[in-house]
Amino acid sequence: MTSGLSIAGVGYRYGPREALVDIALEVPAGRFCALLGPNGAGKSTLFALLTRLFTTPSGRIVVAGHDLSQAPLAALARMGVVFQQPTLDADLTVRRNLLYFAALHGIDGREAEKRATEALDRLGMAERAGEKVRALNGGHRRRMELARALIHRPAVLLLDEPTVGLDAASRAAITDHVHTLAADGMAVLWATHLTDEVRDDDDLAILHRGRMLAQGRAGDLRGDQPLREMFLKMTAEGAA
Ligand SMILES: Nc1ncnc2c1ncn2[C@@H]1O[C@H](COP(=O)(O)OP(=O)(O)OP(=O)(O)O)[C@@H](O)[C@H]1O
Repeated sequence: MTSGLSIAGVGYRYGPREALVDIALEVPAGRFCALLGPNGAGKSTLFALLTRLFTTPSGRIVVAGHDLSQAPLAALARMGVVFQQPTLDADLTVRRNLLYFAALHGIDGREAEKRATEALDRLGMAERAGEKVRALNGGHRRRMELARALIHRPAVLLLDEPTVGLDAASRAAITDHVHTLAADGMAVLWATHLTDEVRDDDDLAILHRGRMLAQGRAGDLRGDQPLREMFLKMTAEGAA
């Protein structure tokens, strides 16, 4: 039983096309795990399985001790997700969006107000609480997506390419913040195709054409070569 995320023997196919084959991954509480894969590796399919958009015909997914197929509500209640696509209502204010998502998790009244204020403070967004999401720049919208995903205090945080379209400063702010969340005890799975988002101390899982090619501490896996070089070699056409 783990308080983080545990994936074992998970597979998925779209008709005859195998999108994921026998995937196993452990993300313990307090760890940041980068799921690195080129386009088409299967990252989005894995996220669809983790969030129960799809159900897996094989294998087991456990979120904070809850089996996703046997106890989906308990498992999903312990999970926060930052999707690739925006999930905020652009016509509502920043604060109203957070209160709305809190209500979806059964949190309302003073507790919801408190959590929204906390989330906005933590992400440096307090003075924007009354603005409509439509008025925010891309970096602030991403921070809001993150605040939304954290409102119910999940044990496991999933992020699907959360820095797409952001400038360097916004990318760094989000990446740093999520590392802090992991250091504070959350289990984080961060899907990306960008090697420069991975730190040596992170756990790293490399996914390519639906298979796990390598797993371990990022610094150990790359050895003396830059991660980018190793990743490109490993996932080059014809490789593996
Ligand atoms: N609805 C679908 N029908 C058939 N094949 C699909 C479908 N969705 C994805 N695939 C295929 O499954 C494989 C994995 O796709 P997936 O979208 O999970 O990869 P990804 O790593 O998220 O890539 P990207 O970064 O481009 O989103 C790819 O070969 C893709 O073409």
